[in-house]
Parts: sequence; C-alpha cells; structure tokens
Amino acid sequence: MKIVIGSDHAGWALKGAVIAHVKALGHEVIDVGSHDPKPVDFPDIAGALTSKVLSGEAQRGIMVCGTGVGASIAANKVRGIRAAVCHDIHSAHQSVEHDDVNVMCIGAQIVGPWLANDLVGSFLDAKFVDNEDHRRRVAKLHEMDSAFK
Ligand SMILES: O=C(CO)[C@H](O)[C@H](O)[C@H](O)COP(=O)(O)O
Repeated sequence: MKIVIGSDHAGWALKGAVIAHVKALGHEVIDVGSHDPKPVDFPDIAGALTSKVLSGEAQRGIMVCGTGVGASIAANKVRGIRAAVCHDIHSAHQSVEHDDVNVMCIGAQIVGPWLANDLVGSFLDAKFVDNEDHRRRVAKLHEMDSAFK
C-alpha cells in the first residue's frame, strides 16, 4: 500500500522511526512533514495528510503528535476520514476490521518506537471485515459526515 505519514514537532522524531518501519514492511511512504523539529500546528499537517487519503493517492494515513489526540480530532473534522488514536494492539487492528479506520494516530509522548512499530504493523495488516453490521455502522458514519458538516 501507499501510506501517508505526518507529524507535528512533538511527533517528529518518532515519525522517522515509523517511516523506516513502514518501508521495511514493504509499503511506499508519502511524508507530509513536519520535516524538522520546529513547532508546527497539528491541524495543518492533518489537513495535508487527510487530503492524500481522500484523493486516493494514499490508502491509509498515520499521524504522530504528542498524544495522538489533537491529530485525531483534526483528521476527524475532514469528511470521509475515520481516525483513531491507537495505543494498544487490539484497537490498532479492530479499528480497521470493524470501523474501517483510515488514519491511525499515535502519541510520541505516550508510546516508544517499539510499541509504535507494532501498532503500525497491526494497523497496516488489518483489513475491513465486510459484513452487514460493520457496513451499516460505517454507512451511518458517512451519513453523519453529511448531516453535521
Ligand atoms: O499532542 C498534541 C495535541 O494533542 C500535539 O502534539 C501538541 O502540539 C502538543 O501538545 C505539543 O505541545 P507543545 O507545547 O506545543 O510542544
């Protein structure tokens, strides 16, 4: 897959490790920055990252900020994006299998590079389980995108 990866300054160092791991897993990477540790606002990076997912240029996104929280709030403002903070392995794959999550957010102040890489591996290995319940719930998320935005 092609994976778009971004971070703010708080996630910049961990982003480097995540990019190396994603490439080692055989995926292509689009790096939307930040490209240095200078302060940058996470909504700006989330905007660049989610546009690559929505355009189809990337199949999934991974964003790293301090906690993962700001990144997920910002990404979820974008219609068509289903973002989740995942700091445990079960959420990292179940969020894709059940909720068709297309952007995973990680907090560099919460997890270290080893756990981050395991989370990323679980997220990228996971596939949406296309059954009636999951389809109906994801369809309702799409309806909420239109109803509330
Ligand atoms: O964690 C974050 C948002 O949930 C972001 O990384 C913030 O920018 C984080 O709070 C960093 O804060 P800073 O004081 O600007 O470094």
